[in-house]
Amino acid sequence: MQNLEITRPDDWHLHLRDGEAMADVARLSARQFGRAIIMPNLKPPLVTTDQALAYRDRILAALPEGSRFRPLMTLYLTDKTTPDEIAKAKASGAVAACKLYPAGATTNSENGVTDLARITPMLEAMQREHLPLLVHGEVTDPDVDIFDRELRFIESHLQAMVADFPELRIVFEHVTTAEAVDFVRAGPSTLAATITPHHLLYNRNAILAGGIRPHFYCLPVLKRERHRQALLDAATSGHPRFFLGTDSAPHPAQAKENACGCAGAFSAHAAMELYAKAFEEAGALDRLEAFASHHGADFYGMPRNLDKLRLRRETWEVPADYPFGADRVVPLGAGEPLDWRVRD
Ligand SMILES: NC(=O)N[C@@H](CC(=O)O)C(=O)O
Ligand SMILES: [Zn+2]
Ligand SMILES: [Zn+2]
Repeated sequence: MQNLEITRPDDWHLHLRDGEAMADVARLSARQFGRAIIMPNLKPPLVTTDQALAYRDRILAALPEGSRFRPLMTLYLTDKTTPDEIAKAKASGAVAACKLYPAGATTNSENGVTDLARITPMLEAMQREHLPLLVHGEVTDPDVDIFDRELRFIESHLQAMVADFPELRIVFEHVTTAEAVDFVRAGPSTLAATITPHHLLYNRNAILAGGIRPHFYCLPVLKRERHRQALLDAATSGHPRFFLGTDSAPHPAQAKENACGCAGAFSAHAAMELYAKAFEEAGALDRLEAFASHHGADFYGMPRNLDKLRLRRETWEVPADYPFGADRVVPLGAGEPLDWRVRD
């Protein structure tokens, strides 16, 4: 196969950051995707509808002229979020979901929820307003091994949340383990998961074997090969509750190439090319469109895109870095060849 034409995909988990660096990464996502769910973990985080709407305006202003890319905004839940704010978010028409970060679980999550028991009124409000909940599903207990934090979150929190809020749509973001895949498969129609390109393409050896490679460090951290295989099976299975979410999370190169490097992998430079690689290696290129362009829109209850995205078979090398405001960002797979390329 030399050409691939699919319904234009959407990215259901994306970090665009803010300020002058935003335009550099937003244009790369806007080239490929019709819409994206934009994460609210800015500094300070987007905790009100007004903040989310103002950020939306900044994103639209940063996009290239004529771009039809539509940012779908999210609200960052804290201990203090009110049911009123959730109703306001829904009424705005621009906020598509609320995001739960357990406090301390990941980049810019310090203001997240400290005790899940506190957010019951918010989850009730979201259920009432038909606003989906997006979850960074890891416990933060320092006594829990970092490789076990996702599984522990399922057992300690997610299981109960799914049972207690049967009408609430929940997206288990960036799943990384076989147990998470099994949990979603066995769950109700209100439970879905996003899967990143890096968790489909790499296992934890990428971070640690033959030298420490900070650009592969993200949260939840890459796992063993058996987990990667389970994610690949889920993504290529055609199951409608698994869909594309890149979690493209750019950081300045020096913030990652550091004695205490931060978490996040940048993939917006070649998101669809990376997913195409993973699907082709699994012999499932014919399943890419459903995963990338159908399942997410269907789950969110939004129309599928009407236009197309074309990729052609062409070998090219991922550049060593991309501009990122006054800094540079090192992309996933820097210096490695890719066999597919998005056509403009
Ligand atoms: N995934 C990451 O490792 N980092 C994300 C936050 C997140 O999605 O957890 C970031 O904002 O940098
Ligand atoms: Zn996360
Ligand atoms: Zn993320």
